[in-house]
Amino acid sequence: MAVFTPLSETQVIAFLERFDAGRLVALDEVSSGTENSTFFVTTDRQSLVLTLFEQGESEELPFFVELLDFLANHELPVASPLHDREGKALQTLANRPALLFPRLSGDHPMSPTLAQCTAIGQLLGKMHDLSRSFPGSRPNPRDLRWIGANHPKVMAYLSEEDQQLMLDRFDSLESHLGYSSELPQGALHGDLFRDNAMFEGDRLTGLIDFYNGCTGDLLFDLAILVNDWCSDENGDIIDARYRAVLENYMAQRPFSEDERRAWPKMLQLTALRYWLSRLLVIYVDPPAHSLTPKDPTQYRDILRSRVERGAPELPR
Ligand SMILES: Nc1ncnc2c1ncn2[C@@H]1O[C@H](COP(=O)(O)OP(=O)(O)O)[C@@H](O)[C@H]1O
Ligand SMILES: N[C@@H](CCOP(=O)(O)O)C(=O)O
Repeated sequence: MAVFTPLSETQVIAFLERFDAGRLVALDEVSSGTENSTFFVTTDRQSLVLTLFEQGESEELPFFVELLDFLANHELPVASPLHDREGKALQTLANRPALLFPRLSGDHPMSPTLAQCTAIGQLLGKMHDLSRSFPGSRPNPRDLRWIGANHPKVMAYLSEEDQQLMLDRFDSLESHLGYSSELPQGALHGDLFRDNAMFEGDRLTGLIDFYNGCTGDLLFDLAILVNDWCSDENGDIIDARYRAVLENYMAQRPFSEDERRAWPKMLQLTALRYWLSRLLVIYVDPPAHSLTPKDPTQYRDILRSRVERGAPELPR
């Protein structure tokens, strides 16, 4: 179940009149979404995606639109929202905030090839190089402070061994990374998992789902990507993918010495962030809609692997 607010064709025909986007040919509900209501909208001119926001994050939406407009204006392949005849992107439909996007072609790279890892590394490096001059600001909502405030809520649901792992890691990250960062800053995607990228074969058609977008340590974004794209089923690094992502990222945005030192801890921090967010979804704050929750133990294992087996140094 992924459409929480159904729409009729009549509603969508009237909605499309606000844009210069053509006339409705087909309206289909998208079943794979997890948080918002998503529809594929085909007009006589183009393929579009209509998203209705269900989670009450509407005050954040102007930031996401500003970031997507910025990246699209710099010709990065992102699905950035269409603007209506008055120049407005953010709409209201069925009493929900709504955005209309171009539909990117292709599929999510669930088992990425080295060419796909090369392409995503290159694109994130290019995006970060540009996003250092992005003027907007939205502090990272899933940083170490957030982990500190939220990890006590899940302790009761963990085995003794997992409690120890979580507490030890939080303490270690707090003392090594701390709360004020000297690392290069900019705008982040904030959730660049494989299911937020689209490929046709080895060609990257674009990025979607910027709703974790924020500003902060660029390295945080890269570590999220590496943990998802470059880990095997035990949580260990897949070396060839790791090198393909990082070497191509670095060709666009070289690393600072501070980033090189922080890297092993940043991989741990982002693994802990997803272990915790997945636990919170299951035990503390389940969504109103029934969903198949993502497995927290996958990120516990990634964290354990980064602690016990580390990761190769960033390439030079
Ligand atoms: N611009 C787009 N182009 C192509 N497919 C898209 C686009 N936006 C969303 N989708 C598809 O719809 C699915 C659900 O969208 P998403 O915004 O990720 O919803 P949710 O936040 O509810 O998970 C995505 O996994 C993707 O397959
Ligand atoms: N990609 C995430 C889902 C989105 O994370 P959230 O913190 O915004 O809920 C995952 O795989 O857990």
